[in-house]
Amino acid sequence: MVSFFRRKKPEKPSDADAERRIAELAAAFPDAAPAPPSEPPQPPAGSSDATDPTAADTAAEPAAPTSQPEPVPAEIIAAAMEAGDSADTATTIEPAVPLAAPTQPTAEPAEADARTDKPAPGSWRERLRGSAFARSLGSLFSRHPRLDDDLLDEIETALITADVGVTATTELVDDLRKRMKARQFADAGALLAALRGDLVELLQPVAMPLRIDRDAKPFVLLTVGVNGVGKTTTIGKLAHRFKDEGRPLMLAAGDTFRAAAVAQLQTWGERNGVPVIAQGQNADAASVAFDALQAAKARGTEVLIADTAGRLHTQQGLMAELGKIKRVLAKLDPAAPHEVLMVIDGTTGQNALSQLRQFHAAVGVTGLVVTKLDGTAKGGVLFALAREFGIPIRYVGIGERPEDLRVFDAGAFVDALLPESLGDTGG
Ligand SMILES: Nc1nc2c(ncn2[C@@H]2O[C@H](COP(=O)(O)OP(=O)(O)OP(=O)(O)O)[C@@H](O)[C@H]2O)c(=O)[nH]1
Repeated sequence: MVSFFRRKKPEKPSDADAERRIAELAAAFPDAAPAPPSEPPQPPAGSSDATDPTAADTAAEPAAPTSQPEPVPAEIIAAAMEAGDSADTATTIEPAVPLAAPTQPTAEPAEADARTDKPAPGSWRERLRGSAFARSLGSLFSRHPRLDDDLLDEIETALITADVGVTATTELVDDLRKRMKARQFADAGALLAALRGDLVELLQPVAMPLRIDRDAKPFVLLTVGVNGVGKTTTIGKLAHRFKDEGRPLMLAAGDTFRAAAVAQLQTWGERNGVPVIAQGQNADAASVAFDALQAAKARGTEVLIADTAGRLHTQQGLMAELGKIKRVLAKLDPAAPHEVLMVIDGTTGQNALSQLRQFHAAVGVTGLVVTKLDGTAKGGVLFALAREFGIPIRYVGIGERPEDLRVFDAGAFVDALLPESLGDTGG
């Protein structure tokens, strides 16, 4: 990682460079199993007995190059924070390479490979085909089922098994049953097409891409979520995307509990030539956010993305800390944070609903990112989330590479889950 920090950005990246960058990225972010729900609760960031099981990951690693910090007067922070909070001096991690000129947006991979009829690597269908949703409905319709009540029962079972949830499933199947009795379907294929329509209709209202308000200066994005859901990785991917779009941005390393998270964010910052504001481990997350917003304002940054430590939605003290971060940001800009982006692990199943309920109550979630849909996710939880909350799904994570964070597209998502017999190309 040392050589990586010191390396100069090449003038014209070659394919080999691109491959090397992907390899480095993979090395920088090895698979880390998400914290199991049964894990003992974390002590609040800043408590003296905080222990970090992942701290050893970074113990041997050198600190990223730093520049002289721009100290924030203690009285300003003290005034902004609740009584009794102190602030450490901020450290601005400047990029080791000059800010790169904006590059062209990463091309989305081709959606189908015409030569093999297989979904193209990186396409929605290729990434989601392992889901319980895609597998169960795929095998159901490949048997050319008869159009009868048994088929509806099988669809019902498939949807519930895929985490769509009982209420949403019942509504979907009742609609199909009504239309089947009204003889609207000529065959099982027509029923499948109707199911596709219903599923897209359920997701369409929440397929609202994130819009960056350029007048916000900066547009502040606060990321929240349970441990290990992919917050820091998602921030890195967003940084990559915003950088490609030519937006000046800054990152705030607000996950002050897990030492590896700060290093992880700094590495993403290095890769993308984005400054990262960080303080020491166990620093007050609200203080980091405050420093970062102040620095971003001073520099005329367009977007500030703040990380926070993962926390279980049942940990009242830690949930309250999120409210404090929000209030502290609002002292500098009453409209900040402009987006509270909750990252949800798509493999979590129906537990995602109670996570969102608690985080929304604590901090007012305005957008969602559902990650790891490429893994063991069943794929259906998005329908349950959409039906119950109607909160915009901004992005989905369908892999670990920067370009695997996709703007959520209801049609592409549903088509990737359903059998190809509808005639789509897997887009
Ligand atoms: N397969 C897959 N893995 C992902 C995706 N997004 C994140 N991950 C992986 O999930 C793991 C945890 O990601 P982190 O970004 O460290 O999670 P976090 O929420 O910041 O973790 P805490 O700081 O502990 O709360 C890492 O191994 C990531 O590479 C995705 O869309 N697909």
